[in-house]
Formats: sequence, structure tokens, C-alpha cells
Amino acid sequence: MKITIVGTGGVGGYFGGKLAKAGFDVCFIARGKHLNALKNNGLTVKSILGDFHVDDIKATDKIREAGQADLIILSVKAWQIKETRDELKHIMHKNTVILPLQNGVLASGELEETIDRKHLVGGLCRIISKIESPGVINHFGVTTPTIVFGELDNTDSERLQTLKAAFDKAGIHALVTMDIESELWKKFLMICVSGLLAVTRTTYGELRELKETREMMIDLFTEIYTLSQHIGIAMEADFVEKTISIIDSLPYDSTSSLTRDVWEGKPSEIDYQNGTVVKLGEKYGVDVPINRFVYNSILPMEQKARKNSGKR
Ligand SMILES: NC(=O)C1=CN([C@@H]2O[C@H](COP(=O)(O)OP(=O)(O)OC[C@H]3O[C@@H](n4cnc5c(N)ncnc54)[C@H](OP(=O)(O)O)[C@@H]3O)[C@@H](O)[C@H]2O)C=CC1
Ligand SMILES: CC(C)(CO)C(=O)C(=O)O
Repeated sequence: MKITIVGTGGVGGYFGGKLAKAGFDVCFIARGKHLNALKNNGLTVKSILGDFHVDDIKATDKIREAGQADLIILSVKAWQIKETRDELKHIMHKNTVILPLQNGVLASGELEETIDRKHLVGGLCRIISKIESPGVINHFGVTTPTIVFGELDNTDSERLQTLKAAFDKAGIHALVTMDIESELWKKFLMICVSGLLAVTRTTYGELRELKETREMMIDLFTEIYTLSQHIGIAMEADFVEKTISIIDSLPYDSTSSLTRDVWEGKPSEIDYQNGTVVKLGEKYGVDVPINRFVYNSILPMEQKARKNSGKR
């Protein structure tokens, strides 16, 4: 199987590295100093499960140079999908499968605007990882990194089983789901607390401990749950409570990647998290005041971050 990893960051570097280490023909799309380091020194993955290194990797910053792929793992940030999607057709054949792993619920919809839906499967991942330095990925949280994926029409298929077999061979914990939209929304609900952490400048521990901020967190989750029910997403009636128990079990001092991006003045995925809740809330007539407050509060920082980084 020929695999192209579009976006060799925390996610693409880790999962792509595992696939390359297992002997799959993998091409990594990266850029700048990170690309140079990958070309010169190979890919190093530091991991709480054991470090590994892949020599002589194929890497380029020009997607169309990667050649045709059977599987494209799309692991750029959510707001980079619109910038990269049109290049993908240059490396696709009639059976190419595209697996997006972004947080949020918009990835497949944005891909479908320019790519035939038959090429898409839905996906998400659970891991905490980042580029530590050029050529080096650090996987530092989530003890069983996982990819969850499924057909957008909730059917089983031969290609899902082929992907599962490839992930199994690479030692990647992979789960096939018959309702990827529900899985995406469940992760989305929880990840949207990241914006609240950013605004209140708290860690998970601090946010959940103080009565006032705990109430805001519960209201934020409840708004998303209500929205999901208006849209018709399958979600257990006690999903908000279940999510709160997960938040209560997270390390006291931990935060999430969006929170850190906002604090560090970097462009974030806020439009794909609380921003999406606000837009869908307007569309479906569901009031989402806490999500709106979080989104509106981060917006000025987001605009500055994008201006300073030159990233739109
Ligand atoms: N990291 C994590 O722990 C988790 C992340 N996720 C989700 O996964 C997605 C990816 O996140 P993450 O891996 O952290 O992101 P990163 O920013 O670490 O990785 C994305 C990489 O893609 C590169 N890239 C983007 N566009 C191009 C291009 N056109 N050509 C070459 N390289 C390109 C970026 O380069 P540049 O920086 O120059 O733009 C960057 O190195 C996000 O949606 C995130 O929310 C989900 C679960 C956990
Ligand atoms: C919540 C978490 C860590 C889980 O994978 C994540 O997706 C992120 O920080 O972006």
C-alpha cells in the first residue's frame, strides 16, 4: 500500500512514522526546516511507548511530487484543509482513499466541496503529540494512540478492513466505526472545552475545581449536546455527564493543544471548535451563549496571531 502523509506534524509524524517503520511505502509532506531535517536525518519519534527512528524517508513539500497514493492521511490543521485539498487530486487514482484526522466536525464536508465523496472516509485520532524540533516528533500523552474511522454512509466495506489490517500491521490501535459522525461529535463536544481553558487561563484541574468555571464548562457541553440533538447526531442522553467524568480524571495541570496555541499567540483551530458551534447554533436555531462568549473572546487574539504569523 502506498501512503502519503499530508502534514507531518504531531499526528502525521507519529502515525506515518509507525506505518513507515512497519515497511509501508510512505511519503511525508512537510516544509521548511522540518522537511530539511527529515530529508537529511530521517524521522525520529520520541514516544512514551518507546522511541523509534525511520531512516531514508521520502519527503517533499510539493504534494504533486509524491506520486499516486492508495491512502492519503490528511493530518494538517483543520484550517489548512482548504489550502491543501485541491493539490490532492494530483496524487489520486480511482481507488485512492482519503482519511482526514482533524479535530472538529467539518473536515469531510470541506473535502467534499472539491473531491468526490467516494474517496473519503471519516476519521479522528486520539493522541497527544507535537513537533519537538525539526525532524523530531514527541508523543507525550495518551497511552494507546488510536485512529477511529468509518464510511460516511455508516456501512462496512472492504476498504475499511484493508485499512484496519494496515494499521494493525503497523501496531496502530485502530477502530472501525459504523457511525463516524457520532464519534466525531463526541470528540468535538469534549475538545470545545479547550477554548474555555484558554479564556479563563486555567488548566483542566483549575477549571473543574472552581464552582463558577465548572458551571460554565457544564453549560458549554450542554449547549453542544442540545445542538447535536437538533442536527440528529446519535449521542447517549448522559454524554455530558460522561464527558465531565473524563475531564475530572485528566491530570490537574494539563491543557489542550488549542489552549496552548492561543496562549502562545499562534493561529488556532478556534473557528473549527467553538466557532463551529456558534455557526451551527445560528443555522439550527440553538442558542449557545457560552460557546459564543468563548469564541468572541478569542477572536481578537486569533486575528492578531494570524496577522503576525502571515497565516491568513
Ligand atoms: N497533536 C495532537 O496531539 C492532536 C491533534 N489532533 C488534530 O490533528 C490535526 C493535526 O494536528 P497536529 O498534528 O497537532 O498539527 P501540526 O501543526 O503539528 O502538524 C501539521 C503539519 O502540517 C504541515 N503542513 C500544513 N500544510 C502544509 C503544506 N501545504 N505543505 C507542507 N506541510 C504542511 C504544517 O506545517 P506548518 O507548521 O508550516 O503550517 C505542520 O507541520 C489537527 O486538526 C488537530 O486538532 C487530534 C488529536 C491530537
Ligand atoms: C484532547 C486531545 C488531547 C485528545 O486527543 C486532543 O485532541 C488535542 O489536544 O487536540
